[in-house]
Amino acid sequence: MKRTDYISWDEYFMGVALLAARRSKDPNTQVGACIVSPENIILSTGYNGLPCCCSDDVFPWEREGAETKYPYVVHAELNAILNAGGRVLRGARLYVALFPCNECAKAIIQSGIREIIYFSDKYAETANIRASKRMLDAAGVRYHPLQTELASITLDFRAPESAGIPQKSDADEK
Ligand SMILES: Nc1nc(=O)n([C@H]2C[C@H](O)[C@@H](COP(=O)(O)O)O2)cc1CO
Ligand SMILES: [Zn+2]
Repeated sequence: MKRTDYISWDEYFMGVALLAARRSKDPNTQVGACIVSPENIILSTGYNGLPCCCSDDVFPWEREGAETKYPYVVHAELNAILNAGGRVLRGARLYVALFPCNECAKAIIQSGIREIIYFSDKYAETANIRASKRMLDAAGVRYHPLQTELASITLDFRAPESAGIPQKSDADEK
């Protein structure tokens, strides 16, 4: 009999997006994104970070003050689109930890992504996100929050035998 507690496609791809977010150096908000083809093949991933050759240790990470991170950070969604390296994104789905901003919405629409599955919409009341939704609605790009019964997924980096997890071996079957 097959296992029944396997994760759904949506949980899998959002899991990949959330794992990508763990790469972010942003001290306040870590965002990850995962772009998936209609055949459920991962086309690209990305997270919010500085462009290539701009050092994480030199550029600012502040939210306020004379110098902030905002002019420099590449958003997770844009990084995922740019990381796709020419793959066809028409008809693809985007899994993202935070609802896309207006600038990313433009890139999402123009690249042909047709559906957004998001996790948080914590900036929903800002003009930026309202403009984003207005453009996505006009372009017919669907968006909805992730639907899941799962509260969390744990990744264990210890080998099963050393973590004390009971394993079925061939010998058990005989
Ligand atoms: N959809 C998004 N994707 C992103 O990658 N970001 C990034 C830009 C910043 O690095 C961080 C937001 O910082 P803060 O204002 O919450 O401290 O997340 C932000 C948004 C929000 O629209
Ligand atoms: Zn953005």
